[in-house]
Amino acid sequence: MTLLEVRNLEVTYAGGAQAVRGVNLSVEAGQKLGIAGESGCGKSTLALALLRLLPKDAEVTGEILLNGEDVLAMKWGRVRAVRWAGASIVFQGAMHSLNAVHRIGDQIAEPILLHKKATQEGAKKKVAELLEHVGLPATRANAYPHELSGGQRQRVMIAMALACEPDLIIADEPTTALDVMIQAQILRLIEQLVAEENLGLIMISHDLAVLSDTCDRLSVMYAGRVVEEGPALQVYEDAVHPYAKALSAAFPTIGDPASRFAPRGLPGDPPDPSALPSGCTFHPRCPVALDVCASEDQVLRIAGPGRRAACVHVGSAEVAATEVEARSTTA
Ligand SMILES: Nc1ncnc2c1ncn2[C@@H]1O[C@H](COP(=O)(O)OP(=O)(O)OP(=O)(O)O)[C@@H](O)[C@H]1O
Repeated sequence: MTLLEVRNLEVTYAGGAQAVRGVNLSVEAGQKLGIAGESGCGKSTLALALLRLLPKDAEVTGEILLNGEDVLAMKWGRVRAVRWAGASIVFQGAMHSLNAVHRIGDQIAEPILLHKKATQEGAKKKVAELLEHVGLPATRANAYPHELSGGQRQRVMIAMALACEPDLIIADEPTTALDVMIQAQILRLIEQLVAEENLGLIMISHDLAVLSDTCDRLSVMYAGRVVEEGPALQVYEDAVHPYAKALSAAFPTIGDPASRFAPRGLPGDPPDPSALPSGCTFHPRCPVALDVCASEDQVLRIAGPGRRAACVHVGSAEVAATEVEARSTTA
């Protein structure tokens, strides 16, 4: 069943920043979709748009069908009802998302009391169940956020996201602030919960390696657009779009310790979303750009079974990995 279908989503902030441009994506029950890209490419804006959490002055157009219902066309009462119960978000940096002066049990209970109309006693029982479900003793309900470790706080955020039994979880950089061991534990926990409850998952990260390890499919964003999408491991290990290639080359290869010591960066910076370059927005940084790329934008085209990429080279000459590497190392 399709839980979420996003069609031609566009977000423009008040100052003219085109943060999300024509994004299409879908998530089925039990499916894990990773969204990757450098800082500023519009990942968080996309996540916030899905539940109408953007500032009021952001202009949002397109369709966001959650269980077939368009979130953008909903009245505010309905939007509030689908937040938590239809889809919920786990934000990065739990310390900033949790209220420092309230016990974590009370914070997890809040959406349960509000959305499930539970009694105090019922909510308390549910909080205990949720804490144990995410690997914390039920007694931690009495703790304040500062009394927990970073990993424990992120477990609390996951418990809170599950509190109203949503169909879809959106995890925005859920492990960025954690050390590698705890990061792996939290990722396994998310995977386990998604499988147990047959949830849909959207996981957002700049880290393609983490996404390819956790997700089934990957969409790579650049300057507000999806520039490549396909099965996660294929996109990570054998990207087609030169930006996706460079992004995956910037991370160590799973199972290849040697590559940890030789990650390659991508030269240049992502463009200012209020003054995007003409043509393909990646062309000023692209090692294999043609003259036409400065004037003609590219749409996603079939790049293999279940794969699409928005590059002039797709469907014609293959982009040579060596060219991308050559440009990265000489920068
Ligand atoms: N409230 C806002 N008003 C104006 N521009 C904004 C606002 N929020 C974000 N932007 C701009 O929109 C673009 C996309 O930002 P966004 O936070 O979605 O990117 P991101 O890929 O999630 O980056 P990061 O990983 O750093 O959070 C950026 O250029 C950012 O400066």
